[in-house]
Amino acid sequence: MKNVYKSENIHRVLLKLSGEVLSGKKGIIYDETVIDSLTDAIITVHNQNYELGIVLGGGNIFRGGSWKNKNLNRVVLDSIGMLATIQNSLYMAEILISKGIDCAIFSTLAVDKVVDRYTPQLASSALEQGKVCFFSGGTGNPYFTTDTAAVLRAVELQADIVLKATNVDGLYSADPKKDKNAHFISSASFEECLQKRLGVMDLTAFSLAMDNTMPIKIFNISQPQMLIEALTNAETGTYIHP
Ligand SMILES: Nc1ncnc2c1ncn2[C@@H]1O[C@H](COP(=O)(O)OP(=O)(O)OP(=O)(O)O)[C@@H](O)[C@H]1O
Ligand SMILES: O=c1ccn([C@@H]2O[C@H](COP(=O)(O)O)[C@@H](O)[C@H]2O)c(=O)[nH]1
Repeated sequence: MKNVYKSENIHRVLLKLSGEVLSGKKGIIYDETVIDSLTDAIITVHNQNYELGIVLGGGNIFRGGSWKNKNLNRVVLDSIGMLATIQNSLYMAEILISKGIDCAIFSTLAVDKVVDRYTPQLASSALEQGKVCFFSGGTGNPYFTTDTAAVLRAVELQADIVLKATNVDGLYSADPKKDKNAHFISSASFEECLQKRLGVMDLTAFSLAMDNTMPIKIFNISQPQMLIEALTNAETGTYIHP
């Protein structure tokens, strides 16, 4: 059944981590304690032989679309946001490398002295070699988000699932931070999410996933050990299916 999460079918995983997760509760760019636990959680997944690609957001450094000064050029602001995702990927990969994990960092934007340019062929081969791969620079285009970049990379690299790590337990009937009557939804179809405009992910990301039958699992990363839990336990988080 396509609407039931089956962990045994999962091998190649695309993890989307919001940039803000890296800040922890301190509101600084990088909370070392949080990043230490997050990288340990990533290593646990890696050690269980999953192929792991990671798209990091940039919200701990800069978000173009919500920048307060609307007189500035959105395209430039979005470039700053995309560059922020490269910085986050470099930092997270460096911590993983210091813990003995082989990583590859790719970027959709040319920053050639710093990271390799993304191509699906290079990325797929690095995943097959067991490297933890970071896909930075978002989609490489303004007016998009890293949620959409995560789904795009997952589709292109034929991942089995997008795991979206966030700060709520999964999908709710309304934003749980704004509506105290919002109830948790354990599984939903893409159509339902789009029709009801459920805002845990942007609609572009949802529709790209729907058009390409790419399932998504949304889960809470406030406790980093939930990462392996979300992968292996059907009951954890929300499964969004075709
Ligand atoms: N129906 C909904 N179910 C669950 N969360 C929702 C819903 N609608 C809105 N949200 C909000 O979506 C947020 C999760 O999205 P996400 O983790 O992408 O945050 P973000 O601030 O957009 O980060 P980033 O853009 O860096 O990925 C939650 O904090 C929650 O408040
Ligand atoms: O494809 C993309 C992805 C991101 N951006 C810009 O980067 C920031 C940070 O990404 P988040 O997904 O919000 O964490 C985003 O606000 C955009 O300004 C982009 O332009 N294109």
